[in-house]
Amino acid sequence: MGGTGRSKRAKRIRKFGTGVQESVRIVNKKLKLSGEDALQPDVPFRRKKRSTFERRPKQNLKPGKKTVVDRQEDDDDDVLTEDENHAYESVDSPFDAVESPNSEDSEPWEREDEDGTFSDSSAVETAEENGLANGEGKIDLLEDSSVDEEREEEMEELEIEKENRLLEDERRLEEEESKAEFTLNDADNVIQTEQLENLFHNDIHRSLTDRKSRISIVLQVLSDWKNRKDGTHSRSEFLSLLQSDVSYVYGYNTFLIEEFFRMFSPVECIEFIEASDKPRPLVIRTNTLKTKRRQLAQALISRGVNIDPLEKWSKEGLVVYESRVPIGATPEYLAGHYMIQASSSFLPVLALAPQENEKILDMAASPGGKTTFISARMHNTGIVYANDAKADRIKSLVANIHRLGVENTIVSCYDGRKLASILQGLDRVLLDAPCSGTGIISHDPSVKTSREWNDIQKNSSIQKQLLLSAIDCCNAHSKTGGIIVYSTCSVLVEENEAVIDYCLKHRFVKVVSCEIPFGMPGITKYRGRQFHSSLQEARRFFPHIHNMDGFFVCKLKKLKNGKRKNTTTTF
Ligand SMILES: C[S@@+](CC[C@H](N)C(=O)[O-])C[C@H]1O[C@@H](n2cnc3c(N)ncnc32)[C@H](O)[C@@H]1O
Repeated sequence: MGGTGRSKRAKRIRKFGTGVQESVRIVNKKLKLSGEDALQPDVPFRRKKRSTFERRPKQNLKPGKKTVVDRQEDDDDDVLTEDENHAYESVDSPFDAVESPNSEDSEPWEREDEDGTFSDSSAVETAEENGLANGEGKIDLLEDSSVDEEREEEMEELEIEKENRLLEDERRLEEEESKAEFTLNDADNVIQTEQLENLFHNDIHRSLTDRKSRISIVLQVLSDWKNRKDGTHSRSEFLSLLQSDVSYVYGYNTFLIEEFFRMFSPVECIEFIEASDKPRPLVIRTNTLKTKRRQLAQALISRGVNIDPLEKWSKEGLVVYESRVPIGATPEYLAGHYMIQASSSFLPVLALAPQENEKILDMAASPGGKTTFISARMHNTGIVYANDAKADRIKSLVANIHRLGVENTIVSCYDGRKLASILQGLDRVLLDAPCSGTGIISHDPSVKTSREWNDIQKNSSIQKQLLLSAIDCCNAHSKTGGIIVYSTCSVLVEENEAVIDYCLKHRFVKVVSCEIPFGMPGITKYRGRQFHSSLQEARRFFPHIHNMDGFFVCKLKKLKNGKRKNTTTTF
């Protein structure tokens, strides 16, 4: 390493140093920081989370060496062999046609799984956590001529990382700035009297920006009604103003906006609506019939996929942060080593808790995300009856069953409402019911305008009939089960708690804990209606709280076969 090495290094410093300084300058400008307050290139920034699998100690990155991944307590030992070349092929999946969320199917629940979107993970860690702050790991290249090429490369990587972090930070600032309009109690957001006076005027001339700022003002008024009301307009007038602006800005019809505002406080409602516009993280479920999560992770990393274990509650899930290959077309995908499956879609199966050698019905099964998960949990023993009423959707169900090596399944195509006369005495039944899809608006924005009260009533009626049938298929005397799980990707009470409450009155079942370690309790009071208090054992999941699709899961234990008497059946 002589003069050439030095000048090469100096060149790199000039290159990356300039980039970093430029980015810092932009951030300082955005933050209006100057003098001593201004950020320096060494200030540790928060950065986008990198994969656990990716965050390996540098010294262990030699081919053949083993690295113990620093977390995850699944049954795998999570030891990775480091031989991670980025060789990959770009293959178009023959299954895409049957699994694409944007297939010709029109119902949103038909697109719930295999969503194919990429994560915009908000998980972050500090640069300090990575030893990048306080000069740790830094090398003065100009002074230290003994720096070898390897360290130089590391330095280069650190500088690139810094630069990325700064750009990421800049992006975050921009995002925060645009969100600031909705921030309550912000010093810049103090309401002026004339703003309040003009609030209710000139509706048709208002631009999007005007409406956004009016949302912000009205939110402040409603959140501190006693002190901020104008003395002229009632709370409900402010509320309808807010609803009309939210419906305009976010593109919803009046019906759905009113429903959401009944369910949440105004501030939470906006949070829910904003989160519903954002894509959820891309998640895959390891097919444990064919591989282990550790092996799958290793194989995908070697193809340039940046992944992490999903959450503690899942032994099979992996979050995909980014990928150089189409995740629905890797050799592992084609070989059935995983299913692209929303994390919310794991939950009903966890609640169902299938046991080996049981007889289980999946009443509305296509395209088979949950069926194949049930079979995997049963280690291909017993029988899984996989039913779906739509013949064209059976194709994707069968294709997935084959691809994932599921061998304990009988596929049928009946209206679930009639199944009880064909199939009885089952240990467990899953009803992942057809619904309005109000929990999965990020997959299908058309839900915002296409749902009306009549549709929801119609859904609710079918859901009640399906659930009664599901209960009738189940055997109260099952030695191992007698369990029914009801789930939807809707957040509406009418499709969830109202359905369960109805069935509690017509069959001998009780609500039991889903045994899912997170989620919000089910709703027991709504619009003057009182549901059975046990409904708080049901679980609700929301995009703005759990960073997953809006979802509802309720687990029932069958106490006695037969129907309750003295109840009128009106769906
Ligand atoms: C939410 S999707 C099911 C998703 C599936 N459980 C999975 O995890 O892949 C609802 C399914 O219900 C089916 N369906 C609609 N009406 C039905 C009925 N009356 N009986 C049985 N299935 C029905 C639809 O064809 C659709 O595939």
